[in-house]
Amino acid sequence: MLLILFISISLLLLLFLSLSLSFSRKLWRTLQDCFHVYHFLKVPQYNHTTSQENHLFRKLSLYLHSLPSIEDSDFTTLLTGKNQNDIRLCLGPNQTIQDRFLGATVFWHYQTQLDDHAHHNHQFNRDTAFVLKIRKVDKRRILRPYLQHIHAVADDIQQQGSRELRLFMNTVAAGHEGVRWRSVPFTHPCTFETLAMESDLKNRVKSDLESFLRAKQYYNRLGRVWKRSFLLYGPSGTGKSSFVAAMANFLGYDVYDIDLSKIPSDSDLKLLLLQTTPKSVVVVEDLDRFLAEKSTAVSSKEHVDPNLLRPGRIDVHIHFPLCDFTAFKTMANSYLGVKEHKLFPQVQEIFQNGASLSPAEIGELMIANRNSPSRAIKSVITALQTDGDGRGSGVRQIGEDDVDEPDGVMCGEGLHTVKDLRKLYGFFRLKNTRRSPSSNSSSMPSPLR
Ligand SMILES: Nc1ncnc2c1ncn2[C@@H]1O[C@H](COP(=O)(O)OP(=O)(O)OP(=O)(O)O)[C@@H](O)[C@H]1O
Ligand SMILES: [Mg+2]
Repeated sequence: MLLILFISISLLLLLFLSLSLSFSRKLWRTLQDCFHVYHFLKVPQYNHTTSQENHLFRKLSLYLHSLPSIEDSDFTTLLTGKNQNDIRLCLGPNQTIQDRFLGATVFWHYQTQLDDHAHHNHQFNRDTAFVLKIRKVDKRRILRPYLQHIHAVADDIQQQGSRELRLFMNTVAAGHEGVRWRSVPFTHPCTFETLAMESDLKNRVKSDLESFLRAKQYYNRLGRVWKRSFLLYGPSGTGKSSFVAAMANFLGYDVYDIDLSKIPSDSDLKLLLLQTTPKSVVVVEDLDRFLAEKSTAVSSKEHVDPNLLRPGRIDVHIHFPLCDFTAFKTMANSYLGVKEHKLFPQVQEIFQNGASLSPAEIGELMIANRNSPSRAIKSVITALQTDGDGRGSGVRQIGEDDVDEPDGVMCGEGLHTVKDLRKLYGFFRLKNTRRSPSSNSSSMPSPLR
């Protein structure tokens, strides 16, 4: 009894404290408002005289809804996004959201009638507006750059969200008009979620890309070009191209797929790269196949010249291995919808004995037998026993299909990749003309340095 009393008194005390804290905060704000410390700026949804939509309102709405502080608002609405699984948070009517810019804290109040909010603001209402509350001293200091910042962020969001991605491929135009890009819609559905990849590595890649996206100013301040380059290497059918697609979908960037064999000269390459748009993924597929065709040297990933792998040339090196048991389980889950199966121990044992197949081979068997998980797993077992012997055991049988093929990927601002790719291209040409024997199977740096 005493305990219950004690708990209720503590709860009451806590409630009282939090109420008085929020009350004193409100009082402090009201006092500040009374003494005109703040300035208010209204961004209405419609232009009052012409009744036309105010574009700044739309941009502001995009910007404010991208702020993490929207989660702290007392009243938010949940809406589905572009994809069915996306959930968007929407600022509730008459709610305030806080933002920080250049050391100043500002408040945006969403002024609207409840009905209009429910109708997603399609109705004309003179009063729907965002009202900015900003300290007078801050207004003089930050208002102009702050509005520019809002414009830039909203443009970025618009570009990423609404545009369909495109895949560009280089062609040699007829009649020696030179090289040019041809493009088709980029519809590859691969995402990081569907890619079977060691989960720790996948998470590191994702957070690496996220931090790269946020670091534009940081790179600029250091005087470094804002780009990130990746070397993807591994046997055929292990997901290198799928990874590029997942990356493009993740970043919302167009893909420029460079076929080096269709580029007659260095200046053509320069021309092509200058035609790429900022914020794109530039891919050079099958670097070593290109090399092998032109030179007598047999080249596999192990034989990519260490100069190319020096720090600063390629930022991230990712190995795509043949399937192991963990990757097999991920694929069984997504292709067949089975998390556990009585045949799994047998599959595990075969993998432990060193057999392996590429994810592409396993994927195909699963798709062909998707109506019967048991049959699918049995067919994988048979294939592992017949075709997969020794492939994962480290005793490599270098055959046509088993050459480790590196793909180079760069993402960042188009123009700046020119220098790097020309370096890369020049490097390969040099290597070809020298016809150097592939030497020095130096070890690759660890992935994701
Ligand atoms: N890691 C993986 N996870 C899921 N599916 C995969 C994976 N690797 C390959 N696949 C499947 O196999 C098919 C071929 O893969 P992909 O083209 O990405 O391989 P690749 O490494 O680029 O091969 P190549 O070196 O021959 O170009 C894809 O359509 C994909 O569905
Ligand atoms: Mg590929």
